[in-house]
Amino acid sequence: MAVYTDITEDDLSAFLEAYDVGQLTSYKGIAEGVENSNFLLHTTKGAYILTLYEKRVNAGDLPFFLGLMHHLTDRGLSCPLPLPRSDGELLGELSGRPAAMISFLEGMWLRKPEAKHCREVGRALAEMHVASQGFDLRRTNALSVGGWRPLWVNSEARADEVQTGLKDEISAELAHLESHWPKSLPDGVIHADLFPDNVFFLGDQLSGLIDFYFACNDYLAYDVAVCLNSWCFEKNGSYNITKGMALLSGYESVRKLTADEVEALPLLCRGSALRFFLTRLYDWLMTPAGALVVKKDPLEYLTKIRFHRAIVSSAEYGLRIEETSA
Ligand SMILES: Nc1ncnc2c1ncn2[C@@H]1O[C@H](COP(=O)(O)OP(=O)(O)OP(=O)(O)O)[C@@H](O)[C@H]1O
Ligand SMILES: N[C@@H](CCO)C(=O)O
Repeated sequence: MAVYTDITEDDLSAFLEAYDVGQLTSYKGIAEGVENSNFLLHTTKGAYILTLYEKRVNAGDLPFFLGLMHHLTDRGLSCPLPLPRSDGELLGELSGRPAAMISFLEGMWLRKPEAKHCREVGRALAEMHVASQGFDLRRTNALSVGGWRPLWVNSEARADEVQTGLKDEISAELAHLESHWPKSLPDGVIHADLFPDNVFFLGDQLSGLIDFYFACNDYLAYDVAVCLNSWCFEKNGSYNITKGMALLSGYESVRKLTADEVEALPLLCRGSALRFFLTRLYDWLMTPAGALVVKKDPLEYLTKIRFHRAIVSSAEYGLRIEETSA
């Protein structure tokens, strides 16, 4: 359970006085997620999500995240909205953490997504990329290629505790990516963490995207790579090309990938797999024993890194290369 910071009922009731949400009737910590502390609240006016922002979220970035959610909603995308307080602010403070009240989004995330869902996600991702054009705040991706070495430096010495040989393999992978990372590709606002647990469905219908707390300005195709990694591999580590094809064609039904993006895709997939490997490894080694969080397995992403390293052409992901534009 991701509840790093606990709250008391008295503190919560006092915090809620600044919002037009009625009286608190119940609250509980949410048994999912690894980044922030989330609580489900019921009040006399409805259900809400209370988020306390934790270690990887810089308070200075919160206007970007919360503003983006408003920008996307205004353009017809379904995502939760931060509720304003009576003083107009979107952010308050609770138990010493920056905190926001977020509207409750109906739906469930899919434990076993199928190709048809991957297609929906691809389409929604491209719609987000198009809809975020014109959003005027900027945020650098702190977890792009420049952010990987600082993470690695903190874990490297203990990496072989997780698997023998990891230290050498990841050092070589990181060095390769640092020297080959694309210098210029179409960019814009990306979600950067659009895993299945951040996409809600009602039946087979995608009902919304959540968790914009890694959103940033970066290469649009990097976001596609994040989704290929998180939606198109099976539990046994094999790549499901049917899902890949569905995700990519869903994406391209809204926004065509350029020839440069197509060529860069295997490298972007490697980079995105390394990013999740590194944050998971860091958490695996550093999370204090008592924290209420289910740590995620870094080795799942080692398998993916190895898969991408062997890719010769983006067609192997299920991309119809002849249809891409220059
Ligand atoms: N607006 C919302 N409406 C309904 N449920 C929500 C909402 N926001 C979060 N949740 C619930 O809380 C869970 C955790 O939220 P979230 O994914 O934002 O946490 P996180 O710690 O940032 O997770 P992650 O590990 O994906 O980064 C979600 O899986 C969902 O069940
Ligand atoms: N979605 C990430 C957690 C948030 O960074 C993971 O599965 O590792």
